[in-house]
Amino acid sequence: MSTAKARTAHARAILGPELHDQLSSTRVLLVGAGGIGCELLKNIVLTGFGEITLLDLDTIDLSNLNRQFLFKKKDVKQSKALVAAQTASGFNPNVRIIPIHDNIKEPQYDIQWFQKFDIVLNALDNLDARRHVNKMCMAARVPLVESGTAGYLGQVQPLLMDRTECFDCIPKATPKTFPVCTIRSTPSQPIHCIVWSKSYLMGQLFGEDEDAVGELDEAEKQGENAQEIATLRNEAQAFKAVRNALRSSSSSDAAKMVFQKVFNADIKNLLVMEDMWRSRAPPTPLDFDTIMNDTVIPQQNGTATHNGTDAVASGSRRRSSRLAKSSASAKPSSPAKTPGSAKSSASAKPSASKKPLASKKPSPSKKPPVPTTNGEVKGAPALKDQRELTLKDNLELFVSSTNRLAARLKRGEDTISFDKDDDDTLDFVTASSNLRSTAYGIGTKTRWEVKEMAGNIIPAIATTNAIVSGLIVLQALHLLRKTYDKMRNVHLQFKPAVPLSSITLSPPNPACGICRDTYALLLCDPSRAVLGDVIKGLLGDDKREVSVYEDKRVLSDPDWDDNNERTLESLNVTRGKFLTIVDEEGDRATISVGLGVLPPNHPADAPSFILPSPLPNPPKQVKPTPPPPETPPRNSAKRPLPVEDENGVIDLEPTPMKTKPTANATSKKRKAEETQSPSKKRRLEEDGLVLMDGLEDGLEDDDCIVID
Ligand SMILES: Nc1ncnc2c1ncn2[C@@H]1O[C@H](COP(=O)(O)OP(=O)(O)OP(=O)(O)O)[C@@H](O)[C@H]1O
Ligand SMILES: [Zn+2]
Repeated sequence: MSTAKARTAHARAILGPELHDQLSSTRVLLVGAGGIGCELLKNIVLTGFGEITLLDLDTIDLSNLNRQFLFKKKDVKQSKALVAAQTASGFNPNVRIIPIHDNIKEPQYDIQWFQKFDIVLNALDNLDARRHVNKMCMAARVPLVESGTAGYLGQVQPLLMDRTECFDCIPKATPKTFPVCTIRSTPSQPIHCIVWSKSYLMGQLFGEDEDAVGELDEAEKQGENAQEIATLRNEAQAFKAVRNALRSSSSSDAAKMVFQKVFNADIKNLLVMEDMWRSRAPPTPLDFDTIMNDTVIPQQNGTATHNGTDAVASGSRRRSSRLAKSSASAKPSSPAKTPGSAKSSASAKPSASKKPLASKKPSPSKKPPVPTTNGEVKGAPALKDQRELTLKDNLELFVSSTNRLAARLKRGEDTISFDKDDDDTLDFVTASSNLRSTAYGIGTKTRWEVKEMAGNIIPAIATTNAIVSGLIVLQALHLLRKTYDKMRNVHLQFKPAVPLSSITLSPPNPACGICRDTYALLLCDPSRAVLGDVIKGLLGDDKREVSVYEDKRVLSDPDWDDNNERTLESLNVTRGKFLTIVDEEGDRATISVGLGVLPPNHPADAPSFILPSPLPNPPKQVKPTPPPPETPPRNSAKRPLPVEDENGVIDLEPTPMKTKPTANATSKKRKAEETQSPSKKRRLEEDGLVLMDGLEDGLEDDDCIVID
């Protein structure tokens, strides 16, 4: 058998010649060339897909190499799409892979662009991009296979407009947010300090020059303590001086200045508000020189107290006595003897209830290392990153990382934000969150733990990606064959006896704001097309009252037509965006009009837009009936036990539906959202004030997979 025949013999035998031949001309878009993307690209090339467009916005990172096997060390910093395409092209000489190094959300990837593909495969890692691709596929009516992995868990879901649920039919678990005051003034857990450091402090020092008052305005509106908000406002204003110091070439003491501001002055300001500390332990301001000179003693719970009355504000003195009382009943652990601790205890003369701060001292909650017979220290961390840091270690790390980041600013970097793979930012977040934790009497974390928590890291497991990628191909084949009844929503679960479960697909959720819209394509020149004309044209003879939106922005409604004479471009409604036309009475479904470009041969003096033909004709909406009882939890004990089929695959019931508000209510809700600044909401979602629920929560849930 020739090499070419041998290469395809198995795939051809399994798929049958008809489907196998079809694959060679099937145009597939693969979005994402990361963990799943690399596996999937290999699979589709070897299955026989012949025309693959591979798109990814990222470059290769060293940390990708353990599982993204299409990349080698020499490829680090190169485009993922380009390198993956190059490597995978070698697996089959008949494949044509078109790599695109770009963000899928760019406007040129509009409805017309998506319509070029027979199928889209998602291998993404974030909700925002997934939702975007879902909407584009619904609008373009292109089948999509959505997928995700989280540790040992995975999910694959085939999606097809009008036939199955779309990605947005079922609301996704909302990320957990922390109240701004918990982050900014009353943290009680290490994660609060980590979020403060990566999302607030880093932004204030190294990010864009914005005064972080928006959040405070919002917090005040929501009834937070006005005096506390006023103090936080002053604190934000005072960042200007340290920001300048970090950027001025003469300031060698900038790190100390930052330290004194955030860990001393700001904390002292908060302590003035005695009311705040009546029911909670007040923080202790830290003093730079005292820590550097090793004259700091920790409280029983790990809180640092300065040995010297002037360094401690009155609030923390009250707390010290309270803590000393409670520690009297606790069994004291013997401090580790190190040169550092000997020095500090000698100079600090701590009282009996206080221990000197020992360098390399394990945190009170952790057992000290135990030497084993072969001389190894059992429980001692093998890696530098897993070492407990003392207060002085943290201060030194804070100074060095602040200096490194300041040097980068001086070398011309405009802004620096947290990136778990950027050592300077990780060091800074580790040190500053630990310093804050110490000031607030919270346990500290190792660099390793901070990386995991700040980076929202769930370990990526190559085998999970490989299994999920195989399942994606199977579901894609069902879509291409149009064997829709065989399609399944498949879950990879942490049950060794039954690793896979499959759910029969649900029809679209009638309340879905994405796949129940009536989509249309408007080819236009936004610099000439005028909003009022476009809407009139799209509605034709239909004279009903409508409101018009772009995303969450209201552009017009029945009582407000100020924008009707304006061009779409002046309203920032351009290629790739959608005009949403909502029926005021809620009688008709919403029309979503995607903007595309006029054909190249469209004469310059011809009309500025080409209407879709036929015009969109949204179906009548069924008025909602009263909402059914709440959907029971997926892992409810009352649910009948699933039964395995002959392949060991479990068939679960389709996901229950949720009801939707009327279009009128939707419209009102959108208007309400509009008034509360959508960009602010988005910013909150994008920055670290928004975190996913604890990893364990996601991983223990049997049927529900957290895809991100
Ligand atoms: N909007 C987008 N446009 C194009 N590609 C995207 C977009 N959002 C995410 N991606 C890509 O999706 C891929 C997801 O892969 P994966 O989950 O393995 O992430 P990773 O960044 O490679 O790994 P890690 O996050 O663990 O470092 C990444 O390569 C990422 O660049
Ligand atoms: Zn939907």
